[in-house]
Amino acid sequence: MKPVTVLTLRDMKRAGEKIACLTAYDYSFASLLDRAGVDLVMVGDSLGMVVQGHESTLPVSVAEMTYHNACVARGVKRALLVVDMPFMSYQQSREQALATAGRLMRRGGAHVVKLEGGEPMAETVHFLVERGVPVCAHLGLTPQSVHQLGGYRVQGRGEEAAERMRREAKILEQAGASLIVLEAVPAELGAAITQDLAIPTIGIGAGIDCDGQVLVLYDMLGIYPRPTPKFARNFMPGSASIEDAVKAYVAAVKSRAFPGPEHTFRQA
Ligand SMILES: Nc1nc(=O)c2c([nH]1)NC[C@@H]1CN(c3ccc(C(=O)N[C@@H](CCC(=O)O)C(=O)O)cc3)CN21
Ligand SMILES: CC(C)C(=O)C(=O)O
Ligand SMILES: [Mg+2]
Repeated sequence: MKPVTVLTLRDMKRAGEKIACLTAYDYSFASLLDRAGVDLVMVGDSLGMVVQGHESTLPVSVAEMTYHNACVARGVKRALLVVDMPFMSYQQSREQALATAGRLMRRGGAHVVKLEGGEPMAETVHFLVERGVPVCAHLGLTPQSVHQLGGYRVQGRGEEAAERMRREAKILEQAGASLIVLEAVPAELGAAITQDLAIPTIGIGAGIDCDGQVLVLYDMLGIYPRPTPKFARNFMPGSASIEDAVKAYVAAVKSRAFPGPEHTFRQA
């Protein structure tokens, strides 16, 4: 049972093996995901919505992310552990980002920190990477900007927006990002960015051609009480247990059975 690293994921991309990711927020689920073969466990700031019941991810604090990350870290033996830096814990300056990343890695046990944003974040990505902090970037629908985006909407539709996102993805890779999450973008754009980059892309509503897929755990278990995005699939029907559902998700990602056309946005 070799632990997954950022280099493993790069090799998986090169070999065409799909990367299966899910979010987790506590020890028991993290342990179950790790056993079920999930490659990458993400402690998402989505916890503000699915664990805390807020209307957005904005209220989540660094202390809360550190606490949940530490709980998850005790359950993860094999998977790569990625943590979200929450709203306004990294945007102020590269020094602020480094301090937040240090806390999440030292006290939370994260392997990689994730931040939202394109070209304006490239300098911060470079600053962290040069100081030994692996970074996952996040483009497309960036939920911390929900009030600027005017809601949870598909991003990168139209040639101009698509070209801009391709350019930003390349800039983030050049800045040293190890991974990039693409959220709610047309499948054509997810495919183009995946081809453009040597680092793996992890899609959530970004089409079948991304190097990996991620879902919010409670969406794929069908227990989030609010409406879920179109790209989410509930894996509980037909599964005998939660562990079975997670195994079915991993198998569906690896075999390219998920996402299907019904979970996919198109350019036109
Ligand atoms: N439970 C949960 N699951 C998530 O995936 C998730 C959260 N919460 N909270 C933070 C964001 C918000 N998410 C969302 C929500 C909706 C769409 C979405 O695509 N909504 C419409 C399309 C709207 C439009 O483009 O006009 C849809 O068809 O589903 C996408 C991402 C993803 N993230
Ligand atoms: C789903 C992933 C990409 C995320 O950012 C979150 O859960 O907060
Ligand atoms: Mg997030």
